[in-house]
Amino acid sequence: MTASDHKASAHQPDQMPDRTATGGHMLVSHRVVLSLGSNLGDRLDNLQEAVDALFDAPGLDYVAMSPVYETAPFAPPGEELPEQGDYLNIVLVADTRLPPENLLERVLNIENSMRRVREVRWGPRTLDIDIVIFGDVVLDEPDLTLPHPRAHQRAFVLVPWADIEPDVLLGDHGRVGDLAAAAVREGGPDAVRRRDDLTLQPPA
Ligand SMILES: Nc1ncnc2c1ncn2[C@@H]1O[C@H](COP(=O)(O)OP(=O)(O)OP(=O)(O)O)[C@@H](O)[C@H]1O
Ligand SMILES: Nc1nc2c(c(=O)[nH]1)N=C(CO)CN2
Repeated sequence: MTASDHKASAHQPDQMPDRTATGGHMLVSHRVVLSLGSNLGDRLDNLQEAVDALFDAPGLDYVAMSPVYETAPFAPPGEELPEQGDYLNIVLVADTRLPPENLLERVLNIENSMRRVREVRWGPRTLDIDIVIFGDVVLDEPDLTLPHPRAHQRAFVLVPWADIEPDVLLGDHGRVGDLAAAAVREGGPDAVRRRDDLTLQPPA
C-alpha cells in the first residue's frame, strides 16, 4: 500500500467491529495521519522523542514522515494569540489496528510524559499531537472528533502533509494539495517555511 492509498472503509461508531476478542485491537487496519508541533524547549528534540514514543508500542506501523517546517503560531480569526515563538511542525502517516480511542490515549500519554506545558488556549507548548484523520472514520465524541475539525484550515498541517500525500482527500473539504495551496494564499508564504537543514530520524 502506498502512503496515498486511503482505502480504509468508513465506519460509523455503531458499526465498529467487535473488539472484545482482539485484546483492544481492531480486525481492520486504518491509515492515520498525525500532526505534531512544538514551540517550547528543544523543539526538534521534542518532535524526535514523540516520533520514537509513538511507535515504541505495538499497534502503530510507520508509513511516512513529512519534512520539518517552521511555522508562525496560528489561531483562528477572532481568537487571541498569546506572544510565543514559532513552531516546528511535521506530519506522520501510519497504519494502525488500534481503535481510535486507544490511539488517542497513546497520544495523550506521550504529551503528558513529555511534561507538556500549555497553560492557555492557543498558547505555547512543548508538544502537541493531533489525530488529523483515522481512515475514513467520522466521530463526534466529547474527547475525540474525526477528522480533526480545524485541520482543513491549518497551513501548518496541510503544507507538510501535501509534501507526502497531496492527492488524499480530507473529509468533505477536498484534496490536501489544494487545501494547502489555499491555506498558503490565506496566510502568506512566510507563515510556513520548510527547514531542510533540520532532519528527524524515522522510528527505529
Ligand atoms: N482529532 C483529535 N486529535 C487529538 N485530540 C483531540 C481530537 N479531537 C478531540 N481531541 C481532544 O482535544 C483535547 C484537547 O486538545 P489540545 O489541548 O491539544 O487542543 P489544542 O491543541 O489547544 O487545540 P486543537 O484541538 O485545535 O489543536 C484532547 O484532550 C482530546 O481529547
Ligand atoms: N504554527 C502552529 N500554530 C499552532 C499549532 C501548531 O502546531 N503550529 N498548534 C495549535 C494547537 O493545536 C495552535 N496553533
